[in-house]
Amino acid sequence: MSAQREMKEKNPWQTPVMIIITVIGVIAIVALVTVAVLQNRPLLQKYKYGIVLDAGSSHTALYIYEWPAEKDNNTGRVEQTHSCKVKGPGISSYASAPLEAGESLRACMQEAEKLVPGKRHHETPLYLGATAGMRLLNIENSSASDKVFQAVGDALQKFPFSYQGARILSGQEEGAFGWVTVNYLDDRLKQGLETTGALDLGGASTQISFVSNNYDGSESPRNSVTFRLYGNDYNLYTHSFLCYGKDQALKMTLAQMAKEGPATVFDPCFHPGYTATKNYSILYDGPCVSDRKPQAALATFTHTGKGNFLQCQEAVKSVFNFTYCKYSRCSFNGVFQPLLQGPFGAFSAYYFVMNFLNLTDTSIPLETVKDSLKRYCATPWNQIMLLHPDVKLKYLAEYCFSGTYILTLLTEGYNFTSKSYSDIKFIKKIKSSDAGWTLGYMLNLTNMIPAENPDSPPLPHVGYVSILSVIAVLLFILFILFILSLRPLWPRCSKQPQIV
Ligand SMILES: O=c1[nH]cnc2c1ncn2[C@@H]1O[C@H](COP(=O)(O)OP(=O)(O)O)[C@@H](O)[C@H]1O
Ligand SMILES: [Ca+2]
Repeated sequence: MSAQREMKEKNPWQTPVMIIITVIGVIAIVALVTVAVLQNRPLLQKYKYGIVLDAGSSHTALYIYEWPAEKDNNTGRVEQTHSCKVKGPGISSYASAPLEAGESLRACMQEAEKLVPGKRHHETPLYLGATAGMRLLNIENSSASDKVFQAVGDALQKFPFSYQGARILSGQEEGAFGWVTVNYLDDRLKQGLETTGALDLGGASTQISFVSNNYDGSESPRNSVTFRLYGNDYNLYTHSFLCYGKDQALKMTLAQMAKEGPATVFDPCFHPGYTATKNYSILYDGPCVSDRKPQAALATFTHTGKGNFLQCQEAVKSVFNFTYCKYSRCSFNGVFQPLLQGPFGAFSAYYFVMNFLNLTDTSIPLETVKDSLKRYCATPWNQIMLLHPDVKLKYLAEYCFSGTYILTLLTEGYNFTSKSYSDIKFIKKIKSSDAGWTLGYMLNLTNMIPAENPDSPPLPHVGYVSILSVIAVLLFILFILFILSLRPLWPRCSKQPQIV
């Protein structure tokens, strides 16, 4: 007993002290890890929303975008969660009844009201951007276009969102924002990767946008858009061809074929056996075709299909002007275009048409694609209708023209070759978002792409927590080992068997 007491006096590491220290050590380590984990845990995933209405020439679509509330400026985080197709035609078709343009948007807006959580309504920005249909109406009748915007604005302001205005996008904006969308969704901007060009085919206009090493913006500066995004500078070439969307191009091609004002127009771009009576007045309405009006035309003409791809291609070519170019190189109509530099994403009507024709695979040689289209165009109209009973007749009748127009625009217009054709990818969506100008437009207006790369923590959250836990456990083991190394100094256990 006296030896034990002696040890106790010499050794401060007595059992109760030991237990207290161990407990404090463990609590400290657990507290350290807990605090670190809680402090750095991402906040509960709360989302913010943005709504963009794409008022195209043929129809309007509403898109809802969503992103985590605390990460407004991180890349690849904004996603499309919903889209709604407005019933009826594009807003430019309501020139004579503007109030109906506003009314037409109601159903999709009510859907958006249900889908965006109520407490976010007031902070959710709502934009409407109109493209070539309204550009044309504005040229033709600017007071009618103002009235349509007035009606549309009045209708949108009745909803609880933060209305940011309705306006016509310039062709440059439409092209550039389509390019931003594609490259944002592909995560190319933040990583500073080579970018993808954007090809957008609408009903009334078409856009081409790409970055080319040969283009610094000095030649034809009106085709240049510069961006500084995530610390990288981009010098984008972009051009929008008004009237070269597929619906206006069809009108121009047909107007060209009918320029003598015949009673029957034999059209190689429509299937053999197709026939319809059409009004000359409709054929020549609108700024894209009004100057082609024949002197003395009949009221109507019979539109008769011939189904001949090669002749159709010649007819389509006649609406492009290749004769003049004041720059080092041009696409068509005297418009500057630098050397193509791929890859390219082709969306909107490019995708709808090529997907219908089963021609989205661009690894198929261009000649084979043309052969396939040649056979398709030559197929009689009644067979086509039997093969596709569910497709809208207006679309169905026009796919031969649309396919021919796309191939002609790409090869003769933009100078894609048999080789560079394979640089094109026909796309509808990237991840969950539709390819188009709307997302890029919203990202720009909400300043969601910073000019400089935001500083990000060196480790992702999971990595950080794991490393911290490992270090804490190691410290704990070290602590235990230290305690154990002092064992020889420990007092003997008082419960040793008693020697009687
Ligand atoms: O399912 C489809 N099949 C074929 N074409 C389609 C389909 N859906 C939309 N389109 C076409 O896509 C084009 C969309 O153009 P949009 O209305 O955006 O005009 P814009 O961009 O020139 O203002 C129109 O020509 C429309 O007919
Ligand atoms: Ca469009």
